[in-house]
Formats: sequence, structure tokens, C-alpha cells
Amino acid sequence: MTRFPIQSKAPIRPKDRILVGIDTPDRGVAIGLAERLGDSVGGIKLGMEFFNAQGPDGIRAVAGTTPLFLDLKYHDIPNTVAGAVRSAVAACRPLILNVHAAGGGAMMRAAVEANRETAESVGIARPKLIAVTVLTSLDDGDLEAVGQRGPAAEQVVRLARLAQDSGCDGVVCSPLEIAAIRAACGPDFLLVVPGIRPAGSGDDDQKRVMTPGRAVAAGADYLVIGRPITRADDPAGAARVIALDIAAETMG
Ligand SMILES: O=C(O)c1cc(=O)[nH]c(=O)n1[C@@H]1O[C@H](COP(=O)(O)O)[C@@H](O)[C@H]1O
Repeated sequence: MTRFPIQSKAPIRPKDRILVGIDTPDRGVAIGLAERLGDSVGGIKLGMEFFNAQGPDGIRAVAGTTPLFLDLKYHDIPNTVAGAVRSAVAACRPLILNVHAAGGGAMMRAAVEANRETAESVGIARPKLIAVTVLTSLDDGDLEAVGQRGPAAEQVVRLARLAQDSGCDGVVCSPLEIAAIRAACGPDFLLVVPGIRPAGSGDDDQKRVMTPGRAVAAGADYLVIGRPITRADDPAGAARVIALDIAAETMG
């Protein structure tokens, strides 16, 4: 796997934009997928299902030197989230980690500070800290059911601005809000985008979706893609087709 371009301004190759979401509790399955996909994606994303079964030791065993997005979506009081970030950065050394923007400005500022201090004290490049805006599995009706008035897109932009003001490097958003966040937060704000479905794939539990090529053309930096790759008969082949779709929509 090549060096991840996230820490520099180097141009990003289509395949490097893919962070494959490996959602399994099984260490052997995760290691197998990471190995098979190593040459076809930019990095891996490990989240709660894997972490809760295998812990930091399992994360290190799967990620090795592979660029890692550690997706544990912290959402708690500032002191607790700061502690979680310190533990995660020291133990897992991710390239990217996340919190929920809905935890508020004080919580995000505490996370930003904990991330910076811990990276300095363990002597690693500072991981990118990003904030989840509105989950891609929710639509306007779901938001209304939890007392959130107004379209998802408005809430996403509100939370993206708050995340930026709180010192976060970027956000997780659906592909449908990329243009609005770019307009509000500028070209350097990192946009990591799940809710990606190649043409012809089912949406599963995702509600705000787009194809990989169209999401990158709209301004996504990185795409988080799970089942369309990991559940394919040939995961590496599926990742290569996705990279071709990105290239077709974004080059020449
Ligand atoms: O933070 C995330 O990565 C995330 C945020 C979000 O709003 N929606 C979302 O789907 N994700 C993650 O992205 C991955 C998407 O997986 P697939 O739906 O299988 O492509 C899952 O691992 C989710 O946990």
C-alpha cells in the first residue's frame, strides 16, 4: 500500500480515495480482507463492530502500516471524549479518527486538544480529527422523528461549520451535502464520505447515497465504502471497478 496522501497536498490517485470499511468482529476475516485489498484501496476503516470484539490489539494486528481511519464516533461529555481520544491515539495511532459533531463545540474542542497533545507526546504525525454530521442512514423524516426540524442538508452544514469553528480537520457527511459544505467551509476542509453505492448496488440501510465517481466529482476527499467491496465475490475487483468509476468521472 502506498503512502497515504492525506498528510500532504499531493494529488490523490482514484484508488487512494477509497477507505474500505471492514465491519466484522473476526480478526482473521479482517486481516484477510486488508491483505487482499491492500493494492486496490488507499486505506482501511475499522469501527465499533471490530473494536468491541478485538480491541486496540486487534486494530494494530489488522492495520499494521496500512493507513487507518479509526471510526469510534465518540459522543459524550468533553472530559470523557478527551480521555477516549487520548487512549485511542496512543493505542491505535490512526491517520483519522472521529467524534459526533452533535456532542457540541466544547466536546469537539476537548477532542481536538487531546488529539494534538497525545500525538505530540507519543511522537506521531497528528491524526486528522473529523466530526460526523448527520448519519447517512437518516433522512428528513428520521430527523423529524427525533425532534430535528428542517432538512438534513441544513443540519449537516450547521454541524460542519461548528466542527470547523471547534478546530476539527473535517467532517463525515453524505455525498448529497458535499457542495454545500465546500461552499460553507472551503476547499481545505476534509470531507470523508460514506453512503457510497456503485450504480446497480442496493442501498442496504443507507438513505443519502451517490455513486463513487459522482461523489468525488462533487468534491469528496475520501470515500468510505464497506459492503459493496467486502461482500463482493471478488473484493479487490470491486474496488478496482470503483477506482475506474472515480477516474472516469474526474479525469480528462
Ligand atoms: O463514520 C462513518 O464512517 C459513517 C458515518 C455515516 O454517516 N454513515 C456511515 O455509513 N458510516 C460508516 O461507513 C460505512 C459504510 O458501510 P457500507 O454501507 O457497507 O458501505 C460503515 O462502516 C458505517 O459505520
